[in-house]
Amino acid sequence: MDLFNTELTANRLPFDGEVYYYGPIMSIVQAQDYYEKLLENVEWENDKAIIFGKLIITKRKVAWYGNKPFNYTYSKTTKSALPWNKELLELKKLVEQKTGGTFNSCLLNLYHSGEEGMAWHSDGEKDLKKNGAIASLSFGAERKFAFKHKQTKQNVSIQLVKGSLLVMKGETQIHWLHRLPPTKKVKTPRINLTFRTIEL
Ligand SMILES: O=C(O)CCC(=O)C(=O)O
Ligand SMILES: [Fe+2]
Repeated sequence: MDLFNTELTANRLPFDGEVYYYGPIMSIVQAQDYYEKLLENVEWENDKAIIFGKLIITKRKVAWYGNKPFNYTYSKTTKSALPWNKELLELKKLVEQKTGGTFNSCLLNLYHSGEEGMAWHSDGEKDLKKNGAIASLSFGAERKFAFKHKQTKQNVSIQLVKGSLLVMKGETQIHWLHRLPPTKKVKTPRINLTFRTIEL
């Protein structure tokens, strides 16, 4: 466990959950290098979701990797996890060092520009470990990430810089929604990796 880092990182949520923003956990040069390698070496696909009974193909691209070919059901569509590649294994180890936790899978998102985002949701899928930590690494364009409390509607937002780590844990997914708001200001791509624990 990286006590030094953890102790200097305050919980960003006022109640009902825990969100820790570590800031960059690697150099800008390393973050740029990972960004390029992930763009190239990840098997990106357009995401399919069934919303109000209609099949929607999103502009945002996604990928799903894991220790085993876990099936992951997300917006009523199912994907089977691919085996880790070199960069993803390195990043998984780095995130495990920083957080003191372990993860067995990763959902990746590629947003081509600020016009692509992700709507309000929480990551409470049934195969995800209950109240397990979700560790989110960001590369490429800096974007705002927002939380909204399900009852009080209170908002918290965090600017996610390249090479940065954000961890959501405890009851965060029960009480808070999160989203990546679209923005006209950002013209370049962002890659996000969310490391998770699947329990079958
Ligand atoms: O792109 C992000 O920062 C968050 C993505 C997210 O919330 C998710 O994949 O569940
Ligand atoms: Fe999420």
